Amino acid sequence: MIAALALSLLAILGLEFMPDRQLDLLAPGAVHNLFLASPAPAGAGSPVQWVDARRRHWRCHYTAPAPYEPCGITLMLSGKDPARGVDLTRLRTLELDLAYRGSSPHVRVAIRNFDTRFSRAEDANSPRIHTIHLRSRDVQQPVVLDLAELTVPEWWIAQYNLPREFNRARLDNATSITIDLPSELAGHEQDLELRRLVLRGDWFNRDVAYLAVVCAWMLGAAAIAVHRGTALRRRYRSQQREIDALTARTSALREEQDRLRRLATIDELTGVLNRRGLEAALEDLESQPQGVALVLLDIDHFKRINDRWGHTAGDEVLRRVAAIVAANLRARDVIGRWGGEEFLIACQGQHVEDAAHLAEKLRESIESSCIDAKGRFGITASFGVALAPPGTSAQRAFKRADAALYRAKSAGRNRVEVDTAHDAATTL
Ligand SMILES: Nc1nc2c(ncn2[C@@H]2O[C@H](COP(=O)(O)OP(=O)(O)OP(=O)(O)O)[C@@H](O)[C@H]2O)c(=O)[nH]1
Repeated sequence: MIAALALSLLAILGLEFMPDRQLDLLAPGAVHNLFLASPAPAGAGSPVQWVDARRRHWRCHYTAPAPYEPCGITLMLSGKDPARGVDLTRLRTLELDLAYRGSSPHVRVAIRNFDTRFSRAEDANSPRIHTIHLRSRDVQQPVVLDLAELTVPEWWIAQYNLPREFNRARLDNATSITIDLPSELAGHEQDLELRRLVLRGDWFNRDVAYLAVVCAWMLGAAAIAVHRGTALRRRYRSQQREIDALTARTSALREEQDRLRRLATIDELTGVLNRRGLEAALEDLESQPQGVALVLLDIDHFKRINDRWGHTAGDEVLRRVAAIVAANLRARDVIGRWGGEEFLIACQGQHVEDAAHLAEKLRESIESSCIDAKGRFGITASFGVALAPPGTSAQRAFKRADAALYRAKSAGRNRVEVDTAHDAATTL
């Protein structure tokens, strides 16, 4: 940025303080030809004579009035090709130092510009002429003309009768510069010496140069904006990728956490809730307004199965009992293994009679099921049923269900005992 500022400053300073382009038309080789205008071929009898051609010093002396009294010097800017001149559009001034002694009140400066749209090589007057008349006394000392002061004279416009746009002053192909005297000269001697004729101006179009500086800045700014935009987009994409990766990782972790939580609350052997899962479920149910009926199931003489048929058979019995119970429950009922061969069923919003009925149904199913796949033995289970009405402790209801179960065991097993002394009502 600092370098760009410094460069711009340098460019502006260069534009402002760069030395002018200078075209010294009297320097050797600066023009292709330089000659005096004369009514007759130059010679001893001509009224126009060089005094010192090297110093561009000449004299005119017309003794009697004549229709054509030229007394001037022409510098040819075009070479062999008369249609090919010099572009003066970027030159601003013309410095003229002319020593003149004579009778003409004015000195004329004329520049011809060849325009291919209408100028003809065979017609020396057809290149558009641009003139200015200077008072003779004003050219006693060096004078600086602005080229914009030169205008296309009416006589030339009238003579060629061209469309308006062709009559505008324009020096893009100047072919000659003439310094002469526009007045009648007869009877007086005219003495002229052209000492200096210099064109000055810019090397290039300043407006374009300033525009180039502004464009360079705009391009630079656009390039920086595009670069920053690209970098920002890249950064955004990379951050987006990181966010996506983090989101994926978070959801994977959440899934893993859910899986572990499930595992922590599920009984590995039977696939139903374990004691921790049951406790959490009971806590949840306790807070519900409907109350909950509890059914405690204990397999009868389970130890014997283990002892007789082995632990694997015992495990299989536990799995089958869990499956039988699960198959008989509603979607919102909960089953879990409380421990050993004991299962707890929690039925939300159910009457104690319905719970007892469910227990009876389960009892029959277990008794009638062929629990051992090999058909070696059957099993029975005892049930204790209790109700935790809305707003009462499920824990206390559990104790009552356990007591009812104990009664069922004591009464000979394979039976359902219902707690009747629960906290509030016997039914929901
Ligand atoms: N196979 C197997 N046995 C288990 C498991 N958990 C506990 N047990 C066994 O279950 C038996 C429970 O025996 P007890 O508490 O005497 O009860 P029971 O034999 O069913 O007698 P009652 O309940 O009075 O009818 C014990 O032998 C435990 O080792 C288990 O996950 N798998």
